[in-house]
Amino acid sequence: MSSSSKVVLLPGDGIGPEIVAQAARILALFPHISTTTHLVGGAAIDATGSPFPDTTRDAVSSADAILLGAVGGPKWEGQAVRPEQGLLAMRKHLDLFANIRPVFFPADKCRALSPLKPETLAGFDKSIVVRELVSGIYFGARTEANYSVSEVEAHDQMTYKQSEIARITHLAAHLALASNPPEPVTLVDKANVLATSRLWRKTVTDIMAQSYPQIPFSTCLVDAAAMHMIKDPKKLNGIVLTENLFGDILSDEASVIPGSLGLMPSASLAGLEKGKPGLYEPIHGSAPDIAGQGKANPIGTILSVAMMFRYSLNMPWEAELVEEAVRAAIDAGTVTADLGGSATTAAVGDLIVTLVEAALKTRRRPMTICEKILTDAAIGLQAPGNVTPGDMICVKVDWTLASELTWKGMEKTFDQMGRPKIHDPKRFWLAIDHTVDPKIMHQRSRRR
Ligand SMILES: NC(=O)C1=CN([C@@H]2O[C@H](COP(=O)(O)OP(=O)(O)OC[C@H]3O[C@@H](n4cnc5c(N)ncnc54)[C@H](O)[C@@H]3O)[C@@H](O)[C@H]2O)C=CC1
Ligand SMILES: CC(C)CC(=O)C(=O)O
Repeated sequence: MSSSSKVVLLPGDGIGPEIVAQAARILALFPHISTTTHLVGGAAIDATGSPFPDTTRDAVSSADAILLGAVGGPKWEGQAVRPEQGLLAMRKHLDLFANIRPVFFPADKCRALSPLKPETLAGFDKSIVVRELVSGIYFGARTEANYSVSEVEAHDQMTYKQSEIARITHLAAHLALASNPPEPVTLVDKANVLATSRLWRKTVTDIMAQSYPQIPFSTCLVDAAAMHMIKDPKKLNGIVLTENLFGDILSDEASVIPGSLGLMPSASLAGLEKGKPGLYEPIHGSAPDIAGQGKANPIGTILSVAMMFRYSLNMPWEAELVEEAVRAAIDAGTVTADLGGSATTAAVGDLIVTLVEAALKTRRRPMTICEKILTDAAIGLQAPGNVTPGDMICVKVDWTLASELTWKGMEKTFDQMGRPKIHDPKRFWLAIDHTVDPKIMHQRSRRR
């Protein structure tokens, strides 16, 4: 868990503000997380004329994570500037090439809420749709229809570069390797028709064979995948790797499995390494048909916060608490109308927030191995048996280890402390040249 985290909230349009309000209450339980709210989509067009104004661009660029509701609605249809362009522009600006959309049962009760028969669901565990998000037909050249000619036509171009396919393949493989044994990876394409799909097929197949032979890998045409998703979803257990448009459609279809589009979270990342802002949003749209009525299911947005905790904020334990609270709320029958309940958006939020708050008060975050070692060596801890990030503690020193990299910092500290003696010179170990770049290791100067 980092010492402080900046989260940008983008409620957007339709039900967006209602569902983000509930998810923001979860974030507010953590004092080290600060939030600011900005405009995107139709709300931003109304206020500024742009669906992705500069102030929002600046805020998301310097955030640790972003939570979005949804954009779009009938109010802006037919206009030259559309709310959806704001979301596309933000994804491109932050290079959020990997959209991770897990399909699972947030509570066992969802198996009974699913319109699919129990025998169809048998064996289905979890699919993770890994959708390429910043290329393909959503970002290709486009010609709008010109209705003044006799044969009206429009055109959307789908282009993929091999490097774009390669980077998301590696990310999908890393997600597969997070499980032991690794999750199977299924590439979904339309290689029997589309040139871009044939490039996907060759690139992904080569990478999987050369770099990840330990991961079970198969391919499936998108039309067949759409059928398996409903008829025999266990065929898509594991990672479903696919391009932008297919991923958008298949993941909405997959929401039928747990029983509602309103349950489905997502993370959009610019890679799995930390340091670049991630965007978290439910997979559904702005649901204008139920906006403003307190009927929207906030769970997809709240589970997106759990994904944020895992992927961007280094808070895996807190993510589990949120997921447990969601499970308990569904098991208690506190659900919105899309899941057959009568609870309002706020009532679902109330229960989940109360459960997370109670868990934070009564349960202790498990310590990392480093924290356990420090706790063991600590003298006079304020909370005996526990250290948390940010604590200043005194420790019994057993061995002092230093290297040319840490020495500079230590020297500064020693200066501030008035150059104390090393407490036991016999138990002091200084490694010099401990990091040598393999590229220069052969050099004579390095071998002194
Ligand atoms: N990421 C985004 O911001 C997205 C925006 N959109 C935009 O949203 C607008 C509406 O699109 P639609 O096709 O109607 O798709 P939609 O996903 O907004 O709604 C489809 C159906 O699911 C229901 N639904 C969606 N979310 C729900 C929730 N949390 N709780 C309960 N029911 C929920 C809606 O009431 C509707 O019946 C369009 O302008 C579209 O472009 C669509 C998809 C994604
Ligand atoms: C509204 C679009 C910009 C995107 C979309 O449909 C989605 O990502 O779910």
